[in-house]
Amino acid sequence: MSKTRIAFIGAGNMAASLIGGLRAKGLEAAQIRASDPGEETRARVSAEHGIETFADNAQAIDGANVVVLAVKPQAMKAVCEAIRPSLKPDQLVVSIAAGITCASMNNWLGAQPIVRCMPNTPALVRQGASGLFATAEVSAEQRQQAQELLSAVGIALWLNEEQQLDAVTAVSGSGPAYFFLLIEAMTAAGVKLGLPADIAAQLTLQTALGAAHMAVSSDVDAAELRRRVTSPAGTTEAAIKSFQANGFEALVEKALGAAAHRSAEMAEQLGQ
Ligand SMILES: NC(=O)C1=CN([C@@H]2O[C@H](COP(=O)(O)OP(=O)(O)OC[C@H]3O[C@@H](n4cnc5c(N)ncnc54)[C@H](O)[C@@H]3O)[C@@H](O)[C@H]2O)C=CC1
Ligand SMILES: O=C(O)[C@@H]1CCC=N1
Repeated sequence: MSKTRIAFIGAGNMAASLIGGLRAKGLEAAQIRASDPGEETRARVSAEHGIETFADNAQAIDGANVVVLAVKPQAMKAVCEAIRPSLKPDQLVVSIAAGITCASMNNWLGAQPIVRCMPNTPALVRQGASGLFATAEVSAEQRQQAQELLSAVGIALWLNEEQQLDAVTAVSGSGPAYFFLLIEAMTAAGVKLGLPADIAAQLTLQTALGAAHMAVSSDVDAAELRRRVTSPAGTTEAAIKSFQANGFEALVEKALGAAAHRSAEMAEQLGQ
């Protein structure tokens, strides 16, 4: 990414995570700019990452080859329509907004090369997971630029169909929240079983970390790792049987279905 110049439109949580990842990967501060209406947000991002920030989106875009749209989905239409006159045809637009389709963006921006992607908040600690989709107008070099942008903060996987981004949103975009919910519930259950709150929290967190490390580094799948914890007629079996008798897998499938459905619904509602 030696010559890439990236402009972030919106300098909130996700933009700051991506900027941090790019800086850690060796991108120079002069290669990155950001714009945001929030004065405090601009000051924070400038101070943390040494980059130049602007209140005016057009100023950030000027001279960039990649323009990252990192505003809330509800703000996308207004932001796209406002920046349209500032964009050059060869500037790659990368959107991280949930539920905003490439077709909607092309309506608002004109015929711009677009990569739509769905990162997640572990990007903040360089452990993110992103799905990416490119429109036909995106060149091989621009695909590479988008790949390098997202892989600065974790894994970045390409999809052949844009619709699959609804499923990516359900699995990994929203996914960190499901694990946090499980951490909350396990900690609370540990307290109910008689543990001090700080001990229940530490045991839960280290178990989550240990299990994730094992699952990532092991050459067997999660089902086999689970089997190895589960002694016949033992404690794990009692817990797993209880989970399954209460419809655990169906519950997870339904929850992810709700997230994917909401992603598609947002595309309908916000894409007009
Ligand atoms: N938070 C998450 O877990 C994930 C969020 N996303 C997507 O990332 C996008 C950004 O989300 P966050 O960073 O969490 O939100 P955020 O609220 O932290 O950041 C959005 C920023 O956009 C700025 N903004 C508002 N209007 C603007 C304008 N006209 N021009 C320039 N900047 C403007 C706001 O001041 C704010 O700083 C959203 O579209 C969301 O769907 C994607 C994956 C995961
Ligand atoms: O909840 C949301 O809509 C966003 C997209 C994925 C994670 N957060």
